[in-house]
Amino acid sequence: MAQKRGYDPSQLRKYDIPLEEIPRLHASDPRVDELISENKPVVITGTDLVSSAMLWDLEYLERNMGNGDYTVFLSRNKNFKYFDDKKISQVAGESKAEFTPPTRRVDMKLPEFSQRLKQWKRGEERMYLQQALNNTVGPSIVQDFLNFRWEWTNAKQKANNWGPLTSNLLLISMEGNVTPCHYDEQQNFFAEVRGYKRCILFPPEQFECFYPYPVYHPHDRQTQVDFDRPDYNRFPKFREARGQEAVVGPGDVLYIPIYWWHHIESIMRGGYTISINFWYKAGPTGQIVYPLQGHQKVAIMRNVEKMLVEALQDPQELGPLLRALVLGRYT
Ligand SMILES: CC1(C)c2ccccc2-c2ccc(C[C@@H](CC(=O)O)C(=O)C(=O)O)cc21
Ligand SMILES: [Zn+2]
Repeated sequence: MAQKRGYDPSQLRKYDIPLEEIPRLHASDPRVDELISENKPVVITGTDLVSSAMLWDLEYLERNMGNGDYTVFLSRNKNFKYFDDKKISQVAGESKAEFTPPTRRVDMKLPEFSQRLKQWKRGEERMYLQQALNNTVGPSIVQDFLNFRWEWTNAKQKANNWGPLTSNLLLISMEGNVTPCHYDEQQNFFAEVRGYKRCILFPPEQFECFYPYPVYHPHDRQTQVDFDRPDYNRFPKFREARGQEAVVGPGDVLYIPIYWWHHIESIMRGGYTISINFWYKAGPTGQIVYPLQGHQKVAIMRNVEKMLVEALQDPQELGPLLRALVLGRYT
């Protein structure tokens, strides 16, 4: 029944993708460590990782987040597609004009964000607050942050030989917002504080199903496929995508392994959501073992693209050269 889950399936968007369930295990279950060590996703319950933040809601944050400016992304539709504005200059000549960022970034005080969220009307720009948790966010928030269960996540970081924690993002999303499918080059403990987020993950081995933008493109690491209206003529292998799904709620931690594709949506009619992610750099490569794993081939392809763009200078020459290299020779 819906009460047990806290949401109703009608609050999840419909996609033409076969989905299986991501395992949901208690922190004390030894299979949790097995899955993390195998770079496989798992929803971990009962970690208390961010229990000190469970009292966070907009009112509490307004009172305690100080008067600082926070990064808010605005979008004319439900999608919040990451883009790297440092790469806009690299988009080849004429298409620079073509690249119109789908979202724009503004600085906003928290009371204003809270006000605009409460008064939001259909048709208005959607908002997504994304702010690195640091010492500018006010003393009691810093206290809550210091009271995260660091020994739990530090132990996982150590046991799996991950690199250093690079950042914790505080994420406050409006209901219905979608972060389109992309991968990150970091290990991620994704902690849900308030509301429900539906996450669809795909392993790096399915790289060929997602046709990511070129590495030099502002949308590097994002799929070109529109999940709502997939263009199967341009992206035929998208039909072969097979997803793993989890809906995370307050207190849940989803392990999103490095290089795994993930689509994340704040469920519709579920109110605003609050999440905190813990991004860790990859650990040292260590001994290379053959056959190579999917994520290692993704890293190799990224390096080849970067080297070729550097060598050719004009990204438009990259396609013809790669086709000359492969067609009729390696096909
Ligand atoms: C969409 C948004 C706000 C954004 C805009 C511009 C640049 C970066 C980002 C960015 C980065 C991370 C997230 C959190 C999460 C997705 C989610 O929870 O929605 C996720 O993908 C992860 O934790 O890896 C969300 C965003
Ligand atoms: Zn991500």
